[in-house]
Amino acid sequence: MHYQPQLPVLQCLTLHVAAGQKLGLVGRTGSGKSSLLAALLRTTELSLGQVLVDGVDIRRVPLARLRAAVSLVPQEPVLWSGTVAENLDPAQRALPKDLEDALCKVHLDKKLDMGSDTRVEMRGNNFSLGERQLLCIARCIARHSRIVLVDEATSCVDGETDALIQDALHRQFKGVTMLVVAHRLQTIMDADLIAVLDAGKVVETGAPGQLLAEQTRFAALCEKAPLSSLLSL
Ligand SMILES: Nc1ncnc2c1ncn2[C@@H]1O[C@H](COP(=O)(O)OP(=O)(O)OP(=O)(O)O)[C@@H](O)[C@H]1O
Repeated sequence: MHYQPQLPVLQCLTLHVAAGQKLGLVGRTGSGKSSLLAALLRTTELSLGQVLVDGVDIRRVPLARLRAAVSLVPQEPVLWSGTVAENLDPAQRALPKDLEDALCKVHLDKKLDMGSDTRVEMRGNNFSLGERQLLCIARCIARHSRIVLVDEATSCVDGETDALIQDALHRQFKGVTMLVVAHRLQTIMDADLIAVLDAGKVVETGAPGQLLAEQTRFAALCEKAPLSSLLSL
């Protein structure tokens, strides 16, 4: 993948994720983690290579179908002005009850007394970053997405909202294939597989326990991480 000619962002990269598995993606800033998610959603097209889902090249899948099956919780979600329902389900395919259920599953109904007719200001400015992420998680739930991509927020999310995000990700996507870009390592300690990226390449893969037991880049990253980010280890 290239954003500029002569500057490959992802290269010689092969990853297999089995259906229902959780893959944790780590790597230093600029290593290509978000770009990998962009390739899966086709928000940026690969210049070489392919992404296969169930053996089908995603370029052969109509974009609307791909994006119904693959949902993203971005680092910095931007919402559009309107109602919560319009943000959760722009195509108006879901039943109102499914939208209310999704809000309930991420606890936004209680936290903000939010319902599908709650107003959203331009860019979602009346919600915090964490609350906007929770809304995106509710969108994935309402869509019954088979593949969920999570780009963890790098900016600060308050503790209470962060706990709701982690709880929702942990409990609501059992059996769903998840790719999680982690900036805090504890969020992927339950992953089936970790991939460490460096300069657009996968330089290490393995189960978290296996990587931690050896002298790996992942183990070194964990050693450097602040204790507070590893308390659940
Ligand atoms: N839209 C874009 N246009 C041009 N270059 C880009 C664009 N998006 C990313 N890049 C470049 O591609 C490389 C990989 O960026 P990417 O955002 O995928 O890394 P990352 O590992 O997700 O980083 P971070 O941890 O900081 O989010 C970087 O060099 C970045 O500057």
